[in-house]
Amino acid sequence: MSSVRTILGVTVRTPAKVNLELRVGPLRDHGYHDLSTVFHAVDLTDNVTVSEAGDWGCTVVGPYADNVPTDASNLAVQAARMVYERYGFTGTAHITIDKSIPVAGGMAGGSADGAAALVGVDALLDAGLSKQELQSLAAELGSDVPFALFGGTALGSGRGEQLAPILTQGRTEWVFALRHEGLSTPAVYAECDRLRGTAPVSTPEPSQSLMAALRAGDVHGIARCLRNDLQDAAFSLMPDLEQTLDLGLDNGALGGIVSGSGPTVAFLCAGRADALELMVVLAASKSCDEVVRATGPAHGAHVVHDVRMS
Ligand SMILES: C[C@@](CO)(OP(=O)(O)O)[C@H](O)COP(=O)(O)OP(=O)(O)OC[C@H]1O[C@@H](n2ccc(N)nc2=O)[C@H](O)[C@@H]1O
Ligand SMILES: Nc1ncnc2c1ncn2[C@@H]1O[C@H](COP(=O)(O)OP(=O)(O)O)[C@@H](O)[C@H]1O
Repeated sequence: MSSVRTILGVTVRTPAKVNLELRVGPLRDHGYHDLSTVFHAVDLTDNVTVSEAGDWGCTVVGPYADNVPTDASNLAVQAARMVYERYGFTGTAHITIDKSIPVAGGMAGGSADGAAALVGVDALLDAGLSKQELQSLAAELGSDVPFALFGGTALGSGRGEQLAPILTQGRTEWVFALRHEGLSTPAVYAECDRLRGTAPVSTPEPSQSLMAALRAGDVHGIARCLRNDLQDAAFSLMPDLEQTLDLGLDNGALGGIVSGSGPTVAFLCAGRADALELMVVLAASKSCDEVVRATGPAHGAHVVHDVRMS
């Protein structure tokens, strides 16, 4: 009888995010700023496959593969190793990332892959980790990682890792104006501090108008409430972004905002037709390197294939 070695692999789909609101409070002694943020997951996704392997390894494929590290600094590798080590599993795994989330764009693609690897390893090893255990490992990996597990729309506080779900109705239509050159998250926070100087910074609180608009599915209301306290810092480091934002607002977007620490500029549109028209204008303008469309809210990291490869 021929014996065929079966390799187990689990594929997890994981979403990008846009911060509908990002209020940045004071810098604390631990090096992070207090935040009040409304995370919104969109269906621009990476697929992360975790497979049994003889050694640790990572392969990245897809449109944005070039800018992603494949060594131990990759957040998905860190996440996978963390589960093996913390829970005493022997063995090693190979991570394959099919990357469709822009890199260093303020859309938390690395965090999304970290969350996906946690879910993938949990399934592969049949580890049975609770939601709380996964959330706690995620928070150790990075401030944005817990939200990628959560998905949907959620209020983030602390450094962004403490989450509460927000009730929403309806769907959102987005156009994202991308840049090939990324912005470093720590550099943007540091620029925000520099611009603020010594002025006192108040404790950040969520906007009740945004909560009401989300509850009602009022896309015009959501558009009016978009706010990002890191936007001026992103403009300061990459001044062209302001023109990209103005161009979108002049061409049919209901609202626009720099996504997280940038440099992606996110435009909220009334519907699909408006989104497609805006994509054409932005692509023709050369005020960005690439334009993509997505809708929200999207699911958090979840298993899409339980693959058996022989
Ligand atoms: C700005 C945001 C908005 O959602 O997203 P991105 O634009 O990066 O996607 C996040 O706050 C990014 O979260 P994340 O990318 O997970 O950051 P971490 O790895 O935890 O921290 C990287 C660095 O960012 C700064 N940082 C991060 C979070 C926070 N609340 N205050 C901070 O000052 C710190 O300098 C920290 O060393
Ligand atoms: N799996 C990953 N995917 C993308 N970037 C990663 C990954 N793991 C580590 N990184 C590093 O994280 C940095 C930030 O990437 P990313 O999470 O895409 O952006 P942002 O922090 O702007 O949301 C990248 O420049 C890269 O060096």
